[in-house]
Amino acid sequence: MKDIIVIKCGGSMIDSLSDDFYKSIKDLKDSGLQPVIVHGGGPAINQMLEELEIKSEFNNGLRKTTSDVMEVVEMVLSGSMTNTLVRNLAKHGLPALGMTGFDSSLLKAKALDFENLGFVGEITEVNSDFLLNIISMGVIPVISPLAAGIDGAACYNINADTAAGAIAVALNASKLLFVTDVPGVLKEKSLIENATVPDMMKLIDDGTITGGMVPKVMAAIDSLDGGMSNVMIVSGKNSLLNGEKIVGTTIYKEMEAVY
Ligand SMILES: Nc1ncnc2c1ncn2[C@@H]1O[C@H](COP(=O)(O)OP(=O)(O)O)[C@@H](O)[C@H]1O
Ligand SMILES: CC(=O)N[C@@H](CCC(=O)OP(=O)(O)O)C(=O)O
Repeated sequence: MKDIIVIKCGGSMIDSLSDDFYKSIKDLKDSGLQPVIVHGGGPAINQMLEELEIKSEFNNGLRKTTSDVMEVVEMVLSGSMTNTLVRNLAKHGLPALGMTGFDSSLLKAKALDFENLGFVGEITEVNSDFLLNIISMGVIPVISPLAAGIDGAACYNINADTAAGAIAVALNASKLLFVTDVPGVLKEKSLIENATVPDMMKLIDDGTITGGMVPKVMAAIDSLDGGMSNVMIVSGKNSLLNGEKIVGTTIYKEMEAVY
């Protein structure tokens, strides 16, 4: 099996991912990496909830998911978000297959904290064999962050950064990229190219890293704990590549790995 690259596309970018972004996925695939895509959809879920006048609140970056909210989350994540990516990948010569995390029990989960967060799941298992079979056909899996409940719940809502991290670790991926609407982690508007976990924790503590960047960095740290050697946060506005190098912020566990 070729080296796997897990690419998480944030909801902030799905509709505006550039042609150059898709071309760079083709270049990465042609260079021998096998892409797996996990996507979010936070902004589209917010918009649909607003239109339906369903209240939604976040708790430490996680959406409190009542059963009414879950219906909308499921509809948005497994619908237009996945379809947009699959269609655009096909347009760039990349065959892709959209699936929810509960298809074929790809992701299994239990409630993280039902009292405070409702149907937000904590992943308990990733069906790697299923994904590896799809990958072996040369097809790119495009996965929405929903999971099958192991505790009687039909479906759980998983933060997409967390889902991507768990999938990358389970597949023993060689790369994990979080694609978002900024060039990486910024400090005073400058890109931080390399950083360690303690550097990142300091930037969260001093308020440099806030909002949606916090769950992304925390998912990156969990993936490093799970065995990834480095994790990147990158922009989807341009090509992922500058020459053969992926551009963005690379987070390493240890200082020695940076130098
Ligand atoms: N230090 C930082 N560097 C870069 N972006 C940051 C930082 N702190 C907070 N952010 C915010 O994080 C956002 C990305 O997170 P989010 O909107 O959740 O994206 P996505 O939908 O791609 O997961 C950026 O658009 C930016 O507003
Ligand atoms: C539990 C939880 O918060 N789930 C997220 C799933 C989508 C997501 O994570 O989308 P982004 O990557 O665009 O933020 C949500 O309901 O918004």
